[in-house]
Amino acid sequence: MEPVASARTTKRLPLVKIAESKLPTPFAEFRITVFRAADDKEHVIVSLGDLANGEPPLVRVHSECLTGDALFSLRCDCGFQLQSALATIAEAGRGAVLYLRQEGRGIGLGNKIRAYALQDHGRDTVEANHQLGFPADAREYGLAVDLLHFLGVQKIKLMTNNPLKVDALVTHGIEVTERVPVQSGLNPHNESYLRTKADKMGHWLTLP
Ligand SMILES: Nc1nc2c(ncn2[C@@H]2O[C@H](COP(=O)(O)OP(=O)(O)OP(=O)(O)O)[C@@H](O)[C@H]2O)c(=O)[nH]1
Ligand SMILES: [Zn+2]
Repeated sequence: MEPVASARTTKRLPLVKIAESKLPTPFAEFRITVFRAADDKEHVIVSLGDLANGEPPLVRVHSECLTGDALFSLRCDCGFQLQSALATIAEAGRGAVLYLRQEGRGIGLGNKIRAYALQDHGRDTVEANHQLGFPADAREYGLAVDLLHFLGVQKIKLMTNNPLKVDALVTHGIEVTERVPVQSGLNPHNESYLRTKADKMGHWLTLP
């Protein structure tokens, strides 16, 4: 296993590459690369094409959502965004999804479900996190920057609706040449969740 964090990331413990293989999907045959990071979790890059040729690739920095990504939940838009990001990258022939294990905006699965239970009783997603003693968003993106350095990528076209994500990457020295919207999966179960993200978290979303 090879440590891959560069000198520019010396403040964090090294990111260790564990393994890499082909990943055939309905969209394209991607490569999957797995890393172990300082948080002792396994983080993933799903990539396609030559990313280090100087042209900014499409990049989706995706936060783990077991319920949306794997269990078809309609409470959020995560699974739809993941699919649409993979499809868009496949169409472009080039790009990467950084799949970060920051479940529940960084508070973990159990706490996210606690927050869902509060939302079942009328709280919104921000109020529920606060009621549990967490910030609205507990994520940080230094690891995403380490993964981009691993890929040899400094400039990206970032697929997101989240202004905090753009700011965090830019602050860490990544050039975001374009912000590509990833608006998909609006349904009656996630409409008020998405409205709260637009109203309270500043997400760039166009809602009916
Ligand atoms: N704490 C908490 N986390 C949630 C909730 N709903 C979804 N999540 C988590 O939020 C993360 C996804 O964040 P989003 O705000 O949907 O999207 P984003 O990644 O910030 O922004 P985009 O790039 O535009 O998708 C995943 O880790 C989900 O598990 C919720 O109600 N409470
Ligand atoms: Zn989700």
